[in-house]
Amino acid sequence: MVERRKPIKVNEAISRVMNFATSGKVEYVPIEDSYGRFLGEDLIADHHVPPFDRSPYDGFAIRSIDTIAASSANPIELEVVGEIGAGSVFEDTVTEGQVVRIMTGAQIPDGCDAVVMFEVVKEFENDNKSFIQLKRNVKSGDNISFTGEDTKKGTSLVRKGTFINPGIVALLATFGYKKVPVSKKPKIGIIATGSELLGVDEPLQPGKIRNSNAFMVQSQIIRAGGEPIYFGQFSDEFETCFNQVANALSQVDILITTGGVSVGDYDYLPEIYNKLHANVLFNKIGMRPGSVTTVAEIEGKLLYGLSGNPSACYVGFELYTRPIIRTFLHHTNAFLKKEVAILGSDFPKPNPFDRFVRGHLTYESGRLVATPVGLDKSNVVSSLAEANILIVLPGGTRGYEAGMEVSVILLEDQEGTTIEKFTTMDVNTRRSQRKYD
Ligand SMILES: Nc1nc2c(c(=O)[nH]1)N[C@H]1C(S)=C(S)[C@@H](COP(=O)(O)OP(=O)(O)OC[C@H]3O[C@@H](n4cnc5c(N)ncnc54)[C@H](O)[C@@H]3O)O[C@H]1N2
Ligand code: MOO
Ligand SMILES: [Mg+2]
Repeated sequence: MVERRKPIKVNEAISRVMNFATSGKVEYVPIEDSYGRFLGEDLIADHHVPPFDRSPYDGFAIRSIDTIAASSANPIELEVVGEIGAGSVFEDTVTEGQVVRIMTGAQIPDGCDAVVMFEVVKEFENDNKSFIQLKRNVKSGDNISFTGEDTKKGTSLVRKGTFINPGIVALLATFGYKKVPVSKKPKIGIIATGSELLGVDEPLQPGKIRNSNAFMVQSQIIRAGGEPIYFGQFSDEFETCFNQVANALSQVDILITTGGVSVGDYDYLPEIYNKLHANVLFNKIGMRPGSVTTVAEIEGKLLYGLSGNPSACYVGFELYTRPIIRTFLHHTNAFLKKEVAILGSDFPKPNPFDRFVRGHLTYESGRLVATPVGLDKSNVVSSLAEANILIVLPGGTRGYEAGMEVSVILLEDQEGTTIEKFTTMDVNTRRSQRKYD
């Protein structure tokens, strides 16, 4: 007699998994390797930026007080007493009637309080001395980049757990981080199951297909910020499979298997969980695809039994594994961001389960449009290539029409959100009220 599994709600499955979320340690990497990692501690400015008053132009540093009387009818003449490029410092104090030739980025000399650009002065020589002629007056502070105007010492600039983008790399360099504290990546093992699976380099054979899930999940892990470790494919023999899982589990923070999790004769995972005395959090979710997604726990370590069907495997990972990875990385917004979009084409098939339809999001005249891509079956692989969103269609008795408002989950977003509820009633209620042409 086949086992009857009781489906639980998506939000309930997420919260059961999140009960086992842990945060990882912090390690140091060279700044060159920090892009794409997650910051391991708050980044606080330990000095002003810029650290000194500096010139934003190539020109002359002057004393504004000397220019009070200057006008086109009354040009004034000032003596050039020195020249500094960026990185050099004028050692003396500039006094009445003097200016210093200064380049962009150079520190404003003592005594000066403004800069005039080359373009607004006339330069001339007299008696082997250099002078400028100026026909306008200048206010104190004109053309100066002031100390701390970019950021002040003590400002908290980036929070621990933030995804390090190129702008953050620039800040890290500004504040002298040759080595950057980053969240250690969780090590995530992958085992593919199924005697029908061929290696990517093998020619097709009758009844067999190439193993795509293992490589798909590896890249999903990388996109989420984890470190994948591929342990290869299951053998056909139960004891060997059990040992493979137990051995892999001892080497990783999280273990993912794909396939073999349903009720088939060769679906070994349920029996393996049993033999491992694992605490199975759930083995059926009211969702499509991915209803068979199973998560078990042993001594706080999570084992994901993702479906063998590619689309189901993909969705199961994004909903239940990704937030655990992000939490491990100290990212405070562990969940994928949700937006409201307009459904781009009809989705007539009603379903009692919540659906996560692979879709493509576009911007059309200021509106977000979510269009389902490819065949909506859990065993398809081709729809995944174009998907940049999952369109959330809550279960019910009716289908959905183009123009309705729907929730979408943004797959490529790095910001995330703290909100874990991917399926909510708000869209359900709204869909009956608003429809766009
Ligand atoms: N009697 C029932 N049968 C099935 C049920 C059910 O409730 N009762 N659930 C169906 C659903 S829903 C899904 S989803 C699948 C889940 O199957 P498994 O997770 O056990 O996965 P497998 O049986 O191993 O394989 C399913 C399918 O996926 C292909 N596959 C497997 N691994 C890979 C891989 N690495 N790369 C590409 N494709 C893979 C495999 O060849 C099968 O076609 O069960 C339904 N059955
Ligand atoms: O787990 Mo299945 O994906 O619902 O078709
Ligand atoms: Mg199966």
